[in-house]
Amino acid sequence: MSQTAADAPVITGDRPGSFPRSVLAERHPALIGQVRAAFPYGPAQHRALDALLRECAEGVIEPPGPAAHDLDRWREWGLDEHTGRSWYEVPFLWAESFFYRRLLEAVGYFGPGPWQGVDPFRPFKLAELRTDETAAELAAPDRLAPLPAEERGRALLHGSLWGNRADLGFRLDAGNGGAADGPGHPGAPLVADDSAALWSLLPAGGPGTVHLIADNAGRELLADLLLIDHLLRHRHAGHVVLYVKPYPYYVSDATTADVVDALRRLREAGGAAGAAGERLWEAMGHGLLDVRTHPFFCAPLPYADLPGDLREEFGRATVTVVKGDLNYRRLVGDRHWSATTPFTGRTAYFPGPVAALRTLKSDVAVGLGARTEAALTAEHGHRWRTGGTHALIQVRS
Ligand SMILES: O=P(O)(O)OC[C@H]1O[C@](O)(CO)[C@@H](O)[C@@H]1O
Repeated sequence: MSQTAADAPVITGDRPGSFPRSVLAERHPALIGQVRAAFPYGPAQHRALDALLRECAEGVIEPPGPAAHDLDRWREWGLDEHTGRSWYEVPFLWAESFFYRRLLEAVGYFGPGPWQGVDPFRPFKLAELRTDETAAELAAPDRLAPLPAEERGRALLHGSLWGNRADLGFRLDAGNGGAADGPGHPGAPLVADDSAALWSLLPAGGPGTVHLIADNAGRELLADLLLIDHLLRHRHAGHVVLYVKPYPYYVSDATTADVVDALRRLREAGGAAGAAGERLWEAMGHGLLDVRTHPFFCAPLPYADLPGDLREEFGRATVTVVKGDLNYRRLVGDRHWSATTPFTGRTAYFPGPVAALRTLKSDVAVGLGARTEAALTAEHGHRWRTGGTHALIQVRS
């Protein structure tokens, strides 16, 4: 069924028991506790974290201080409209984005002061680079090495897709054990699979430019980098631009510092992953792989509101690959769409070809066949949408 925004309600946390409500009421307070435990913060930070905790639990949205460096920007992004309202009644996307902005402010990230620029999520991201799962992922390219390039490409695309399951914010939710143990697993059938259309946009030997809007640091980013190396090495792209967040966001979202950590981890892995790390390091030196960022990547807005400079950049790409659940919500709009609403219609505004690679971790889904949706709901109830157990690749050429 096709649907317009007018008949698809914006997602909010107002309904007790709903997924967004659990994120706002449970996941955010848990995250404050984890960040507090990970650093020897001083009394000022503890007080600010206490205040944010109270505000999340029982209060209303407070604005940042009048001297905040980004007050004007947040005003443009809807601050005045949402201040004084309950966290639960404003758009979920807005509430989450603003929460991360406030958490960073509380720990002194925006400075000035000694905690300026200290990423409160860094210990979790670094720990993930040292897990057994990560080591296993870094050994995978050795096993793929004997395969024909095309098959390796397909495997690396799936690695990047399912890497999206390794998201630290998602794992904070105690109820999400299913993400690791549920019915979906890497290699499981996708709920939508336009990967053939994606590869047809990127013929080997083509001069294309791939833009990849990254999602999480750690394992997901390692898998993204291995895919990028494959695209460059086999000339599916002559140039890749990797877009990251300008500041820490949604716990594990990748920043430039995380790209550097991931490249270092790849290089020290040795074997085929290590060789990919060396090539990527050089590709950056030669401008074949660019890392870029933009304030819009931390904006509480849909991609339909892309600013002019990004619109122009994406318009020049052969394809823009949009990673992860949050980017998907922003790409199609964070609304209660009917799952059969066409993906092509929802992304028609995007300035060039666009591909979404995402495991399903929120209420939003479009572009599914009616039979697929019915079968998923019959088997899993609502959980297929939010459990991180299912994945999709959708393309609008
Ligand atoms: O890392 P991803 O794939 O963007 O997922 C982040 C996800 O976290 C949540 O915001 C909940 O915290 C999901 O709704 C969401 O979209």
